Amino acid sequence: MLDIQQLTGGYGTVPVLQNVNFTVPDQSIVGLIGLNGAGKSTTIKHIIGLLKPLSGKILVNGQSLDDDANAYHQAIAYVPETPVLYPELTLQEHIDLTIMAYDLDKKTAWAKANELLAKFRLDNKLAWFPDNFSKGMKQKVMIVCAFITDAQLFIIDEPFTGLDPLAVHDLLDLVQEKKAAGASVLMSTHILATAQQYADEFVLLKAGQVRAQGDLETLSDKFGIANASLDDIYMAMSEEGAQA
Ligand SMILES: Nc1ncnc2c1ncn2[C@@H]1O[C@H](COP(=O)(O)OP(=O)(O)OP(=O)(O)O)[C@@H](O)[C@H]1O
Repeated sequence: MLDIQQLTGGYGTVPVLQNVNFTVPDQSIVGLIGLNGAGKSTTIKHIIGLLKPLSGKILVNGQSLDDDANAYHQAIAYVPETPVLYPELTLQEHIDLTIMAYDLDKKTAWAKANELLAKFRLDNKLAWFPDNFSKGMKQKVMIVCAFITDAQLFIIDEPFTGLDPLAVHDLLDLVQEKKAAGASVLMSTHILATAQQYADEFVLLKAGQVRAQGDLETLSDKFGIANASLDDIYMAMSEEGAQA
């Protein structure tokens, strides 16, 4: 479970996020939704420990980064929007590095990796350098590395752009498998129809603050729109911004 309490933070002393509170319960998929510049990436950078909060707390299974940095990092698997790969490492070495970083059992992890590599049609590329792959292939490498871990929290930043439709489908299957196994999943996306279909709840971020959190029914009530789609709610939230 991810629990964000009164998080104020950003870059240097400029607080982009103000008193952000939300949770991603076990066994659930939460969509992180908001306009460009609302603070989605900044929130994710705080969760993975790239930025330090000015105030507030971020707990993953009750532990903060300061309690035990290694355990905190091992509890999180992150698939960034822009793949981050090591130019000097082969695909095989990226997987070996993940196994080391997450202290995984080598045999079990490689069995999972081989299954995922075949799914994403990368199984004949183990000796290649992913730094030279296409953007979608690079994203698939990040997905394979994330999904061989036993992380309890999966953070996936804009998964639906850059991947081919087959890969999006396969990724969503993997996300649902992890959810069924008890993991928490936070997905940041602008693709509202897919988010509506797959996420259990949504966190609506607006100008660095949480405007609302809940399932579609709760959000429909909060925005006073009967049977609203996520798209309807998003539009209503944007219009509030225009009036403010
Ligand atoms: N490296 C940075 N230094 C200073 N300010 C930044 C930095 N990155 C982002 N910001 C600012 O923080 C605010 C939130 O940006 P953020 O990238 O978190 O938005 P986002 O919701 O992820 O947007 P998008 O949908 O465009 O990806 C913006 O005002 C942005 O200008």
